[in-house]
Amino acid sequence: MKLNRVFTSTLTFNSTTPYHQTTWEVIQSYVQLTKPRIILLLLITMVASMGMAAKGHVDPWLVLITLVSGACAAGAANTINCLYDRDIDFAMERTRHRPLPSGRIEPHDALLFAIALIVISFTLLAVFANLLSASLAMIGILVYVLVYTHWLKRHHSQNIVIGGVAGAIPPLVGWAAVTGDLSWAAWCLFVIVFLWTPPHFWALAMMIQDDYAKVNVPMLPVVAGNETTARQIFAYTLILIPVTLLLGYPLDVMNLLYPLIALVLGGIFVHKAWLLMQSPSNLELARSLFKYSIVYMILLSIGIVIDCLPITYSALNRISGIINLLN
Ligand code: HEM
Ligand SMILES: CC(C)=CCC/C(C)=C/CC/C(C)=C/COP(=O)(O)OP(=O)(O)O
Repeated sequence: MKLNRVFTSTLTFNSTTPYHQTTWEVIQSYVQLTKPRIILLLLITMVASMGMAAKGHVDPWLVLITLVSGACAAGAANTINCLYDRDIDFAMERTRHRPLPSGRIEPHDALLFAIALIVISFTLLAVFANLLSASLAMIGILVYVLVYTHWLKRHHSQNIVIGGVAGAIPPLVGWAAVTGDLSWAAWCLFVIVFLWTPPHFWALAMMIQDDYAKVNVPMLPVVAGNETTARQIFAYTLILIPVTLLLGYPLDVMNLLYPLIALVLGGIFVHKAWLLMQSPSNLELARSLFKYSIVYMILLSIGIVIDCLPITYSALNRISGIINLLN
């Protein structure tokens, strides 16, 4: 497969249908092209990382700049992914109404849009944060577009394991924007998102494997079946729990609240993965695990932010003072 398929293609879908849209509909189509709900979760992990890096004393202006830049970088990556995959997106039920396969946006307009987003993202981060965070955002785009979308997605059943590196980069961007470097804690958050990605995605892939089989995308459930996939999902959720706890000990960047939250959330994740492993053909369990994976990442990130806030620190100190007095 050639990279120039982004510009020219012999696709059999309906991208040239004349289509009259109001300005509002055009704006909506461009927003849809960036896969906004996924960006939202990527940004939540980024904010958690910024809160942790700044120990709760984060500059709101820097947060705003980093959020806008992160949204632009992820939006550009998703737009190029939509451009590259518009042939299979047209063939799959879930994705055929996206702006490119349905002809609401022309491919060259999407490409210009992505380039503009990349320029905005790099410039904002380089000028208002630092070069490290700007470069990491660009690496995120490259990994997602070249490694995942071009190289692995259509060729390897472990596509999302390596491709998951891209989704795990936003916490590094957030940390680097605050501190100008990367510490063990930043890498720990990176590994958390990396390990979370296979359960998140394979649960969904189990539900829509017929679609993937139809377009010859070798997602694990298509290639190895539900039983193997459910076993691998379980293994990832199991490894995830101790890795989340590393932020408390030995990295010592979290207070007491976070380990409790991480344990409870992780316990539910493992339980759901266990149930799926017992009945791998039960797609309701897969759906429930996919939905929970999103809730898990949102709540874990919120837990990190709350744990980092100075008010939480002083409240915990007071509580331990009272406990000491009672003893
Ligand atoms: C290589 C890694 C990943 C793959 C292959 C993947 C794949 C997918 C797919 C195919 C969907 C369904 C989208 C739809 O319904 O159109 C989805 C949904 C979602 N993903 Fe991921 N994902 C990955 C990593 C991530 C990461 C790192 C995040 C954020 C931290 C994330 C957040 C979400 C969210 C929030 C949704 C729900 C979106 C919605 O309801 O439309 N994903 N993911
Ligand atoms: C720092 C930075 C900018 C990082 C980029 C991170 C990024 C955009 C991750 C996206 C991960 C994701 C949703 C993959 C789905 O692709 P897919 O092609 O399998 O999904 P689809 O079938 O819904 O199109």
